[in-house]
Amino acid sequence: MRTISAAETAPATYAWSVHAEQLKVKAGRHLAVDGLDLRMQNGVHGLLGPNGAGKTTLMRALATVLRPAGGKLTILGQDVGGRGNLRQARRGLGYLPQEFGFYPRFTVREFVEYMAWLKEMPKHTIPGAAQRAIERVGLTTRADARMKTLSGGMLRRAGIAQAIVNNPLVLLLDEPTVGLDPEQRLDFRELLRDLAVDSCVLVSTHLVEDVVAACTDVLMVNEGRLVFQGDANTLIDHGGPNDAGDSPAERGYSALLRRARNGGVA
Ligand SMILES: Nc1ncnc2c1ncn2[C@@H]1O[C@H](COP(=O)(O)OP(=O)(O)OP(=O)(O)O)[C@@H](O)[C@H]1O
Repeated sequence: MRTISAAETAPATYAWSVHAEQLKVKAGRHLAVDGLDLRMQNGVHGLLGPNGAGKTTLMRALATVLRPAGGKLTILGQDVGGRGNLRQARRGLGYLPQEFGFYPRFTVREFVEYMAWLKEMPKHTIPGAAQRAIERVGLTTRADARMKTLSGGMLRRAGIAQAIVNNPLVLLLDEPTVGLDPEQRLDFRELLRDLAVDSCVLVSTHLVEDVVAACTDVLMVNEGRLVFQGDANTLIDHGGPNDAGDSPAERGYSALLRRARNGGVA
């Protein structure tokens, strides 16, 4: 059973878990997110887009790692680009970056507990919360193994465990399935569905099939803008027999990308 986090005891007075209006975010000097509008509630949202589209930059802004350069960004009711309470928003956030740092000599349990402590979880709740997070990602038998002894896929799962340890209301996962074997990818889809019952989950990936299988909502970005938001069937409906791809969803993705690159013309 899911425990209640501190963020959840605060009254929810917002319509959207994530609300971006004309959001602009810089990556270095480059305006990588350039006038993006987005609204998300609970559910699994799959974030697609070509290399360099701005997915990681968007994730970093939603995780409050990067401050917006323009527009408005509200997370869990807090205006994180302006005068909102950043700490309160962060308590309700979970984030798996594409690359994450860790002390190689830490065990998985120590790593997850340390991240829980950084998230300012009450001390007495940390061991139990870490244990549950480790179980949910299927790492129970490796809980006391050192991080440096894990395979790439196991490391990714440890990263997911730290992201979910505080039962976040908004969970941001940047390419979480990289390195997972097929069985783990199926288990991960189950976990996503489970998490999304009472949280807003955003998953970036290049695997269009994962999005179709696991996501209730598909988002597509190109050149820093949202060019599509809809369900998987709508994505598929955009594809035609002449579009590139090995599956209906990949053909839908190709068609939408072509349309975006042509300035909205199919
Ligand atoms: N530190 C930086 N300095 C300058 N430009 C950057 C920096 N980081 C990213 N960019 C540029 O910003 C744009 C968006 O990058 P971002 O990493 O957000 O894309 P992405 O959609 O996540 O790509 P990928 O699918 O390859 O991970 C790209 O054109 C990239 O070259």
